[in-house]
Amino acid sequence: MSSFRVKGGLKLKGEITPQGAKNEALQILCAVLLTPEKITINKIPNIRDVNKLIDLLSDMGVKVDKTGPESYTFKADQVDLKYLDTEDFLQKASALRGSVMILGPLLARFGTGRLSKPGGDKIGRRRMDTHFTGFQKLGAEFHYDNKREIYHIDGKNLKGAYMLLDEASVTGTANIVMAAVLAEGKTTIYNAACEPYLQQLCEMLNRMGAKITGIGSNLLNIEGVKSLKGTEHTLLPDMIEIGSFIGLAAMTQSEITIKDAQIHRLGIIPDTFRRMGINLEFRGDDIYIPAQKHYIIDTFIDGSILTIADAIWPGFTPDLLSIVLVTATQAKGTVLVHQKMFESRLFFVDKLIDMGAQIILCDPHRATVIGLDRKYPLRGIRMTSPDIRAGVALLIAALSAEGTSVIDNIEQIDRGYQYIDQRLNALGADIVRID
Ligand SMILES: CC(=O)N[C@H]1[C@@H](OP(=O)(O)OP(=O)(O)OC[C@H]2O[C@@H](n3ccc(=O)[nH]c3=O)[C@H](O)[C@@H]2O)O[C@H](CO)[C@@H](O)[C@@H]1O
Ligand SMILES: C=C(OP(=O)(O)O)C(=O)O
Repeated sequence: MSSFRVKGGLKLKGEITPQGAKNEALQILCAVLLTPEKITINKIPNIRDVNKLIDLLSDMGVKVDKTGPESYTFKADQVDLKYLDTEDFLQKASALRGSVMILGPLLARFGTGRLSKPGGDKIGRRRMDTHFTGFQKLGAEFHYDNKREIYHIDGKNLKGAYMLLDEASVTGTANIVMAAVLAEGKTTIYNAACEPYLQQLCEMLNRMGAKITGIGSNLLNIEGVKSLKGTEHTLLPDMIEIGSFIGLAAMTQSEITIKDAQIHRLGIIPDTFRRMGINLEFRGDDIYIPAQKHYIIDTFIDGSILTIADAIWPGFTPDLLSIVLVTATQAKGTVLVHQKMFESRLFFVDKLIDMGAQIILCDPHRATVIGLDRKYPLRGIRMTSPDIRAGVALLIAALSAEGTSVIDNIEQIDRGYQYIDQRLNALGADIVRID
């Protein structure tokens, strides 16, 4: 288990370029299984989850070539289906959440898929019913081996169908779309998730020859095709990294420019940070955040306490609520952070309270943060990172705190943030990785 030793209280300054989006990468990488032709992907971040998925694809027989610092080609012309029955596969696949999205492509192209319970953050129940109900609607058979905790999905001749998803699951929608593109006839998916990750996936599939309409909405129509061809795809900048850098700049009174942010794809994210009183300036496609001594949390129009809650896209992504929460601790004003989707994602607030933050954890889903307006800086402490986004929230807290902090279990952070210590040190931070 590695740790970060972080010297707090330093102001950072400079430019930072966001990595390619982790959650988009996981979908796009799974889609390479849909064609025997070559697929080139650019802006692939060098992070644990993505690297694990690339290794898994390679173990499955996909030819993988690193063609540039952030570019790879993939050719799935000889997928080894027998490998799916090995313990090695089941173990490696369950090491990350994103691996679940190999099921849709495997089913579509080879009529069969296997998976052990996928990993990912332990942030509450993370059911997969939507994925399997969708596959069943396309005519696949689903079987769960309770003893070995393995999901089996089989179905040779998938047929397009109408489906109203029971929830707008991000990975569930991606999985069903990837199964439906090669099914016979028309599939309609209502209550589809429509995050930029999914828009990107659908656009890539269309370039491969798929026929998907309704991209960016919650109603997708898919006309099945017989086969798909190769393409080239470039990942969007990671919107969660961008939000994390905005929070970091505000907390540490730093002047930071986030380069090439593709602002028009960020949805409600910039305005949500603005409601927390953070000044953001759009300069072309860069986001400039000036050093700010004070930032004052807005209230609702009637003067009542602001609530920031997650919602499915185009609502505010749950993956940035931990960042909002930590950023509020040094703002002036009060905010209620309401994490509606996940049950155990706010449990890191005890660490912030230990550091001196004023937070009331109302229940597992809601925390009220009373901003200190920098009257009392947070204190450096030793803490453990429970999940990827809480990990970065704690890193931001440590960078703003008085004294030195140690953050253990930074493998969680490495899951989703590329060279974060080196990139922040280049802006003037003092983060030491202890292995
Ligand atoms: C690898 C990947 O891409 N992971 C992301 C993906 O996870 P993932 O695809 O696993 O998450 P889902 O979208 O399936 O669901 C997230 C949570 O929200 C709940 N839910 C979802 C939709 C809905 O309409 N109502 C509802 O309550 C689900 O029950 C679940 O608890 O999407 C999540 C939600 O944006 C993000 O936090 C994860 O970072
Ligand atoms: C929860 C997340 O990741 P995963 O779904 O991979 O656990 C996340 O990216 O914030």
